[in-house]
Amino acid sequence: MKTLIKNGHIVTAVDDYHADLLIDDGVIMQIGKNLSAQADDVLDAQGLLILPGGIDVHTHFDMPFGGTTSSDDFETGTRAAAFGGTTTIIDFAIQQRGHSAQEAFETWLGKAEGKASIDYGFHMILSEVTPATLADMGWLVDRGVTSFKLFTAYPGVFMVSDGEIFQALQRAGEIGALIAMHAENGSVIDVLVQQALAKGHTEPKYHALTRPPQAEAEATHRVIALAEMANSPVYFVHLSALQALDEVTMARDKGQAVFAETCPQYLFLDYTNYEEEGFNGAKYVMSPPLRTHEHAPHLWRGLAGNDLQVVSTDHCPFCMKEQKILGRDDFSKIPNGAPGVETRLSLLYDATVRQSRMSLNRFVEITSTSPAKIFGLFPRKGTIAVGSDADLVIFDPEGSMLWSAKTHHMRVDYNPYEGRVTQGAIRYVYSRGEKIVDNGQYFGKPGRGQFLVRNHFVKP
Ligand SMILES: NC(=O)NCCC(=O)O
Ligand SMILES: [Zn+2]
Ligand SMILES: [Zn+2]
Repeated sequence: MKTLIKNGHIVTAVDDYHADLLIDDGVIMQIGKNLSAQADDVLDAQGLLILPGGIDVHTHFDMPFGGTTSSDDFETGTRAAAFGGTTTIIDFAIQQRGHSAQEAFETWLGKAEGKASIDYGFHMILSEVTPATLADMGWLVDRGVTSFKLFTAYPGVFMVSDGEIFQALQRAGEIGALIAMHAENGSVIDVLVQQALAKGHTEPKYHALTRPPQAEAEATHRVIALAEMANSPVYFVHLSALQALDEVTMARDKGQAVFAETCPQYLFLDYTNYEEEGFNGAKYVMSPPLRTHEHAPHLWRGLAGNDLQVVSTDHCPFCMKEQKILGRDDFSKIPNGAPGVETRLSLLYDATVRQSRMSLNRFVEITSTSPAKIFGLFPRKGTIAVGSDADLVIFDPEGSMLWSAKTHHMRVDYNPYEGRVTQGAIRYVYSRGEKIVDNGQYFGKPGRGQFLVRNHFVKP
């Protein structure tokens, strides 16, 4: 199947030019002016922007968590991702205590197979670090799972000791893998939660008030020191607090291989959302929590200066009616997580063009190219080049999108950005050369998404 896209305005992390694109067998075959190949399908992209498909390296589809399961599975989640211009996701498989990481890998492959309609990879969450899990890490790297997530939070569930983190870091360094860290001091948070509940503080806002920025900064500092001692790279997920960013910046300034992502919710929402009337604050219960308004400008600065390299979503949706409600009388029982896989690209594109937060090249870099480089997918993914997969998102800069739970495609009964209008409309999305989104219609078949065997970590 050959597709010719004519007259497009192509933007990558480094280029910005007008050309035609010829796609054959899912791959970009030719880029040039006035291409005149025979094609099965021809699209005139005059006036439209052609960008590499978005890569979201932080999703939780079909994830058992907080006594329930995230409401998007690999079918609904990947469809929503595609509608939002994302053509690759990396989801988190979970090694449960007492079970092998190999078993977890098979379980997550089973969750995705036959359902995913865009390409996907896995990180592996390690709930414990034992001789067996250290051995499993090598087995997984051989199968393209080249990153592992560990937690300093959620005692009794995911939290591991400093010694365990240190061993995992050492092992990752040896085998070319990357450790991704959820950095919050779980022990301190647990004490603060118990103290708040003892005072009768049960409303959603206490989720944020019991998870102070210092708890994130302390854990970030500690893990950076562990990574330095292990002489291994480390990546911080969902960084939210300016104090944590300061730790990352200081380490990077010293030349340490420290990387970090933030998420749209920390850029576009803030603590005041927890004060919405009634139980509505539960919509924003996620960890780390939304911060007060002074944090976001620092995150934007971090993105501009490359101390933050990636914007992912931490998409982990729970419905208000059946799931968030579990914490109606106790904020600590509200399942942690929020939806975002569909809104990421549009929110950031809007911030790029309307608020001049960054150049279009940088927008592409933080949403596609850097994630591909850090997580072993570049240059197959993350750019528009001859030989790369034809994963493309085609934006109409003159269009706009109105966000609402009534019209979004995520399987969740609220949208954190309800009523927000973003500049730019996603007209077409191509995944390996197949047009899977065409002006609001979906053509991506469940099961067409491929598991991605990712390369070893190489410092970008
Ligand atoms: N972030 C969150 O609240 N839920 C998803 C799990 C995690 O990423 O820690
Ligand atoms: Zn996390
Ligand atoms: Zn997460």
